[in-house]
Amino acid sequence: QLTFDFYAASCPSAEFIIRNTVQSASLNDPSIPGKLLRLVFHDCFVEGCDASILLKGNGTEGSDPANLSLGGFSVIDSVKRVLEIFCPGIVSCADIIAIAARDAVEMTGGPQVRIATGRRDGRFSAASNVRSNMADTTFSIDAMTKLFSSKGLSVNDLVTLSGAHTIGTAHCSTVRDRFKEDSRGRLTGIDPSLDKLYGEELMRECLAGGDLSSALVSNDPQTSLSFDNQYYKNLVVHKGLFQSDSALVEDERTKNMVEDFATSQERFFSSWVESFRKLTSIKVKTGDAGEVRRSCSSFNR
Ligand code: HEM
Ligand SMILES: [Ca+2]
Ligand SMILES: [Ca+2]
Repeated sequence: QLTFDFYAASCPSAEFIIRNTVQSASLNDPSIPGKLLRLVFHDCFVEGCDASILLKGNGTEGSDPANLSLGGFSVIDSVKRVLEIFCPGIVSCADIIAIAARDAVEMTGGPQVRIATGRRDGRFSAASNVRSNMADTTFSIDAMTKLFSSKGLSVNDLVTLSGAHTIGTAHCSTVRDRFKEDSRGRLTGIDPSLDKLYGEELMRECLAGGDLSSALVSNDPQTSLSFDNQYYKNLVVHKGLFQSDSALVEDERTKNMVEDFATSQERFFSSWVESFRKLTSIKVKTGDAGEVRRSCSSFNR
């Protein structure tokens, strides 16, 4: 069982230290909040929120292709380094990931979320676990709903948490399936659920950025650094970046919610608070389960 103020006695400055480190890292590099927010999703969906994503080594989750573009690890490591000086062995890497993501949202203009703590770190991480537990941009609403419900998350949570794509970037390779390439390397749009002008803009940016695997595009071009409801406004006008984003406005089960969030940032934010708490509580290890790692990239020996 997670509790509020779990570190009140054992490490009262824990959340303050995390916030400060996230803040200075983000000021230095505006891509950090997006990276930290994506990290908690990839951690919590595989083995629960237990920092399994941080374990380094052959065949760990981090080595799966779906995880190669993750970032923000250096921020988690610097938080941990400071915490090990002030309160050695007390604050788990799993809690650091969750709190850092929470702070990243608030720092970019999103809602404040008070989250419970006391997550313990796992001692297991396998790449073979990733594919079956993560969503892919080609997923249908059915497939995403099924995956989310296997984590205790509802269709509402799916629509709400997808709003994370209001910040951050994506590699062009992840939107490649929305275009077809002719023999001379030119791209044309083939996805009817994508706005034509937006599609052309995407192709231009991707081609200008060099090869498709390294070029980056913004998830939410108008307000890519701001956690707002612009993502849903984009979906309504068929400017969702991934096919899995576009699908949310094509399907009757999710369309109404998308339209609602597009008209009310307030309702998106209050839904976010609930859904984010659920995301960060998936299969948490507490009490005597797992451990508190001394270094986030390897379990204790
Ligand atoms: C529902 C299914 C989802 C799919 C298929 C999906 C897929 C993706 C993909 C392909 C990228 C681009 C990665 C890259 O090329 O660098 C991305 C980025 C991102 N995703 Fe998702 N995602 C989903 C849900 C979520 C959720 C639930 C969250 C968090 C709550 C999230 C947060 C992010 C963030 C913040 C980024 C930007 C990362 C950065 O700036 O480095 N995504 N997502
Ligand atoms: Ca995990
Ligand atoms: Ca935005």
